[in-house]
Amino acid sequence: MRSAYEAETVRAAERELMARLPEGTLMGRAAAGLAAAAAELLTRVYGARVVLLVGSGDNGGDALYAGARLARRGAGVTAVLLAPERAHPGGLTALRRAGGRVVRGPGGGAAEIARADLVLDGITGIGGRGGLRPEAAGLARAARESGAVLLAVDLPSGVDADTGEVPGEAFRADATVTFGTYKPGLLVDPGREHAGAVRLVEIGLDLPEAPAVQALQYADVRALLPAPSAESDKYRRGVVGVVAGSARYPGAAVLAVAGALHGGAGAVRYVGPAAEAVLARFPETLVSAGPPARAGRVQSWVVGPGIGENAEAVAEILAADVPVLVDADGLRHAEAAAVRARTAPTVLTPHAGEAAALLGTGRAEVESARLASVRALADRFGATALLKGSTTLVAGPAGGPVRVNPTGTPWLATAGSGDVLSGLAGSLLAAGLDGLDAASVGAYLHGLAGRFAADGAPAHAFQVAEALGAAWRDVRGE
Ligand SMILES: NC(=O)C1=CN([C@@H]2O[C@H](COP(=O)(O)OP(=O)(O)OC[C@H]3O[C@@H](n4cnc5c(N)ncnc54)[C@H](OP(=O)(O)O)[C@@H]3O)[C@@H](O)[C@H]2O)[C@@H](O)CC1
Ligand SMILES: [K+]
Repeated sequence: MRSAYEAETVRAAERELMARLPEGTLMGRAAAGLAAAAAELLTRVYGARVVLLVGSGDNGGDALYAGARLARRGAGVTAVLLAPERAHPGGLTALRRAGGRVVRGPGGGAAEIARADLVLDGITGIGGRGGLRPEAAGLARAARESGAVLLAVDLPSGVDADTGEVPGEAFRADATVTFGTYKPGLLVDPGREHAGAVRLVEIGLDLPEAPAVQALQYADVRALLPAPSAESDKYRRGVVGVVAGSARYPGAAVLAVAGALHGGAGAVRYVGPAAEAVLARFPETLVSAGPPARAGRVQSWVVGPGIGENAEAVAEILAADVPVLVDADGLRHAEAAAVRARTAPTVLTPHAGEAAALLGTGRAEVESARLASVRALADRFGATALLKGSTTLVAGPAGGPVRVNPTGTPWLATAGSGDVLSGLAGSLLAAGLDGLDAASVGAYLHGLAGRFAADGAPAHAFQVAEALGAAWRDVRGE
């Protein structure tokens, strides 16, 4: 599991550790890791032109000490100081002793930045507040225009460490070296896309059990995947019921069933007006025409994709005492009170627009505050909320760490791909995973399948469903 902690937690762990170590040890560890990463990016350190953008806090101190290390290895290092009187004194002395140059920014340093091979962003780290101030923003722009490799120290300046929000201008890095732990802002968009490739440098922090944000890794997903045993029958593996599609949109039903068939349940029941289209593609589906309550036994329901105005079906499904996943059209008909009243798990899977409607806000507000939005949804509905997007987020009903999906790909932004995810995650619910696990494992497999299906070229939703088998095998290491 990859874990990310908020700035306050990091500071508390830092205080605790610093009390036991000689002064400067932590910054020394940070700077050593940073310099090593910088050297790798440069390939040849001797003779390389390195510029440090140095703010007034310890983030600038890290940059200065790392710059000193690079200068000792023969790099030409120039520090541009945003607040010359407040720049880290120890770091400045170290850099000067190593032969580095210091210029007063933000006016100075333009020529050095333009000719740089590598720029280190030490403007702000976890102490930054709001977007970059105008002087700092000017330097960040100059760095971007220079064509140098851009390396952020701890966090791209201007990105909110705790949320990934980017309230104004921010540094856009090719890579980020972060210290002690990941920060939520490095994993959640729009912060994540400012960070580039992230490398973690351990500095020995002792962190609490529950992080703010976590990302499943292969081994976590492998451990969570349902595996049939010798005595499994279809009910033990789980039966998932799918209420999707309409005369107008039969395709949504086919895609949701395709996802469900790949989710590990023992059987899929389909209820709705698209039975013919579903059977034509998947003869193994158990179809019925009556109301969901008479469809036979299921261990979970998926309701919503392509159902249009069928609010009745949603109300009926929400009244069932099995896990329920509500997606797409179904979300418009899901009353918060009805969802809250349920005792079995509920999973809601909106994209940003649908989440905005559920929260009574705008799409842009959801996109710019994804972490807060997914938490608010889970809280308001007392349910697991999965917010789709470039970094899909999953929040559980009881608070706790939010899961961010690491396998997403822009290729997944294609019509019908969400229908596949709803069937898949619903099937994982039927197989016995709880809401948070079903949604986050579903998102993980779905992202992998999207990558496999696309493989560098556009893929459509049905291909994503078909690639789910390969995603399972990949995760299981087969
Ligand atoms: N914790 C740890 O374990 C370790 C932490 N370490 C390092 O320390 C870093 C945290 O250092 P920190 O606390 O000194 O804060 P930091 O991020 O440098 O920024 C504060 C300064 O920025 C300024 N400023 C604020 N907003 C701004 C804006 N929008 N635009 C422009 N400027 C802005 C603000 O100025 P002021 O508001 O005071 O005028 C203030 O002076 C951490 O990220 C890591 O790199 C490592 O060395 C090892 C272990
Ligand atoms: K930074």
